[in-house]
Amino acid sequence: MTDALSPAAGFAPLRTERFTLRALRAEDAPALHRLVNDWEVAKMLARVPFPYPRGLAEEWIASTAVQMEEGSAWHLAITGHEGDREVLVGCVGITREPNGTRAELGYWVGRRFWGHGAASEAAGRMLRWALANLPIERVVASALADNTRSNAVLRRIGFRETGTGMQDFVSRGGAMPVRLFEAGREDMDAPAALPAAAAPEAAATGKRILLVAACALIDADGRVLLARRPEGKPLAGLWEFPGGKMHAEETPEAALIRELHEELGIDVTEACLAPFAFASHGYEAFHLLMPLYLCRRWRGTVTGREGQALAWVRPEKLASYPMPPADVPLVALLRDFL
Ligand SMILES: Nc1nc2c([nH]c(=O)n2[C@H]2C[C@H](O)[C@@H](COP(=O)(O)OP(=O)(O)OP(=O)(O)O)O2)c(=O)[nH]1
Repeated sequence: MTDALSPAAGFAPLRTERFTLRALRAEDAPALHRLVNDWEVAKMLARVPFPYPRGLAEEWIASTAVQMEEGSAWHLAITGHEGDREVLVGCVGITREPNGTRAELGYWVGRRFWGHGAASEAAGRMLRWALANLPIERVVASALADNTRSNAVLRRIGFRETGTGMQDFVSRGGAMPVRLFEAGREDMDAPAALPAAAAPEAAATGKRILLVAACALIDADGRVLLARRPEGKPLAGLWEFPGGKMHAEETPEAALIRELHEELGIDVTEACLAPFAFASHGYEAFHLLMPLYLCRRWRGTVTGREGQALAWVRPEKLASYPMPPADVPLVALLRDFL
C-alpha cells in the first residue's frame, strides 16, 4: 500500500476552530524553549529533560523535519493568535511504530494556555488526521496516572483506557506509573443520525436500514478503484468502493450516477452499471444494505474531487487495503471474478 505522505516543507497545516497545527520552524526555538522549560510542563512529559537546554530546542526542531520527510513522525507546533501575532501554544505529535500498524500520540501545552481546552482541540484533530491519513490501524497514548487533566483529555477525544504500566520519565529521573490508552477508527464519532424517511427499521434488530449504492470501477488493466474515506466521515482512513447514501425516492443507479459525478468528476450511464453483488452488514448504529455495481466505461478523468486519496488496485492486492467490515465478502467475490 502506498500513501502520499507530505514531507515537512509541503505539510499542509491542520486547522482547528482556534488553532493551526503546522510543521515546526527553526524560529520557533525561543518560544518553544520558554514554554517547555517549565517544571510544571516538563514533569508531565516522559522524554523531556528539566532544565531544558536552550540548544536542544533547535536540535529537536531540526530532527522533526527529518522525521516528517521519512514519514516516521509528525511533530507539529500548535499555534494561535493574539491580535495579529502568531503565538506558540504547545506541540502535538504522532510517531509511527517502526514496521507496525500503530502510532503514538503525544502533546503538551504551555502553562499560560492551560484551562481552555487547547490540548483536546489540538490532540483530537491530530488523532483524527492520523487515523484518516496514515497507514496505521490504532493510536496509543499514555499519561501519568495522577495527571487527571491529561487523562480526561485522552478520554474526551476518543481514547479508551487499556491498562496501567510504568514508564521512564527523563525529567523525574526514573520510572513512574502511567495509564495506557488506545483508539481506533471504531472509537471515533458514531455515524450521524439518518433521516427517518430513508431509514426503515429491520424488525429483528430494531436498527435502521441504510441504503448505500457502491461501484467498482475497473480500468483497462483490470485494476479496481478504491477511495479512502476522508477525515471527518465515519470510518475515516478505510478504503471503500466509491458511492454513497441513496436519497429518498432515488434508484441505486441514479444515486451512483450522482455520487460518481460528485466524488470523482466522471459521467456514467445506467447502461454501463452492471449489478454484481451486495453487502448486508450490521453496524452498531444501523444495518447497511449496499448493492455493488461494476463499471468499465465512463466519461471524464477520475479525480478525487473531495480531497480523498484514490488507488487503482490489482484484484490480488485488494486485501492489503483496510476496508469497512461490510466490504470484506465483496472483495473476495471480486477477486475471484476478475
Ligand atoms: N461508499 C461506500 N460506503 C460504504 C462502503 N462500505 C461501507 O461499509 N460503507 C458505509 C460507510 C458509510 O456508513 C456508508 C456510506 O455513507 P457515506 O457517508 O460515505 O455516504 P455519502 O457519500 O452519501 O456521504 P455524506 O454525503 O453523508 O457525507 O456506507 C463502500 O465500499 N463504499
